[in-house]
Amino acid sequence: MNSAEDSEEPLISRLPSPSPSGDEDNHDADSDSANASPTLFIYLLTFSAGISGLLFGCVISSTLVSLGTALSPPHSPRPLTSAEKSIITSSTSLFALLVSPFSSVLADALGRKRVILAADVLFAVGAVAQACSGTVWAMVLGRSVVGLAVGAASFVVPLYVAELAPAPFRGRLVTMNVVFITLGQVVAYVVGWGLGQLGEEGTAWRWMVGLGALPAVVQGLVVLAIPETPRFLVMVGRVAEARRVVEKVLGGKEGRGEVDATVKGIEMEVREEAEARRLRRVSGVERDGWMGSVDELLGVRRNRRALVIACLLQGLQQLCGFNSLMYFSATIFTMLGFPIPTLTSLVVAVTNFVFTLAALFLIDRIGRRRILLWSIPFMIAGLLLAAYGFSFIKLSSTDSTRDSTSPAQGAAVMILVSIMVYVAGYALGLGNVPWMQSELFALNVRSLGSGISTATNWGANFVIGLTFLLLMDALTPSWTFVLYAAICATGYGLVWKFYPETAGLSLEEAAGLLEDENWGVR
Ligand SMILES: O[C@H]1[C@H](O)[C@@H](O)[C@H](O)[C@@H](O)[C@H]1O
Repeated sequence: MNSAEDSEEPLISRLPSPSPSGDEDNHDADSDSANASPTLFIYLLTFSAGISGLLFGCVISSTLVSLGTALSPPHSPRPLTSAEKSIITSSTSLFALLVSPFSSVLADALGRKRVILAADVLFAVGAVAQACSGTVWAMVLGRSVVGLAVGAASFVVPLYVAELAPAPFRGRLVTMNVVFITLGQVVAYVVGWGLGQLGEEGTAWRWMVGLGALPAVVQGLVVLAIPETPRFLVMVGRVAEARRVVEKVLGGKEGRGEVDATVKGIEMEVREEAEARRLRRVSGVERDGWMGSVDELLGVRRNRRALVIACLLQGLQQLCGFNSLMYFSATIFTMLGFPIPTLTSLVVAVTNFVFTLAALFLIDRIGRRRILLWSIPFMIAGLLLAAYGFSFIKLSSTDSTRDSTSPAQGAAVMILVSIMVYVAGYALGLGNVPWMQSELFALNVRSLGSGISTATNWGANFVIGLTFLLLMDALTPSWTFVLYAAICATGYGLVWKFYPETAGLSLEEAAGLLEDENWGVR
């Protein structure tokens, strides 16, 4: 295009990008760049930001506490009804869904760091409110505040990491946040199981919930010391500061030229976007202020494509049904007659964690698109096998006891193994790739676009949490799993048709890919 863009070349040319067609030469080149390692500085930043993932994981598991009769009046103690449990669980996703698009506006106005800080404050307040709650509505209030925190953090942390990470490691570093989420889920299961052993009454659960405030406070303090992203700094005109951050991120391994090229590349994108926006405003195509960003997101072709792909991936991540297992696997394993269902369902969380760790090492070598196309078929196979296994078992989802026609043990084991295959496939691809969403968007709409696709994630999460047990009753477990398999198969087709490979590209290049007539998919 112009000389400024040429100056970005050295950075990009040393970071070979995998071909969507998957040819081997490119693959080897990817391995080379993926074998190099990020600087200690960027690891520290990713770890600091990842504490939010840990909190996210604990919150989303919702198995953290069994509340017993603690939220009913002392004179007429009773356990929670199913409706109360659903409201308590879904209030978190609902508030996360509502807040994510708005926190994106804040991330552009105040910076990525301040939104992480605000989320920490909300986490801490919500944790303490839950610990002190004496009624269902007080608990719902606490969970809603935590929902605001998790909604903001789940969008801003991957954005923060993606904007700081050098292109060859971006996938790995964003996936590190998902590793924290899945670790948080394992912790939540173990704690839930431990509390179950202690018995349901007493104040232990209050301590556990309240102590959730501690990591949030630690992260809040750490965040004060970490830098803003260079892309945000350039956007608000603090170029010298952006340069210092890029220098530290590249760790002096790269010459001055590389730092210059990176900062110039960002500056150029900011300038080009500002000019394009000015022209659209002059010609009356676009409004001022926040609505202007919405116009830009929906009115510019490449932005619209980015939004469709990001929402597709986030929707698919939830509609494939994975979190039904997170929320209800103990119920499922009770139905199947496993002796310690909470421990069996820990298998789901641990499989998810272990295969997310594997994804960490594979994602930049294999590429986002390719890893999805390889892993979704395993999810489909796992779901269909589980559906077949369920066809041997006659139980209603609300009946948590085994009936006289006790399920064939073989079928139960088969269901457990197929669920593990499904979870492994999920963790390798769909569990983490959608969180790379920010790399699809151009800088000026990156925050808003990521916020809206995060809201899609929480919206679909809300629907899945609310409908799983109803579907199990209405359709039978077998057909519910077939339905999820059909959703995965449709998702596979859409990914194949519309999702281009973005591994190894600079953020500016990745966003530019969608200018292509073929949606960047060759
Ligand atoms: O990326 C995460 C991860 O895969 C979790 O295991 C899942 O519970 C979340 O919904 C998802 O967003």
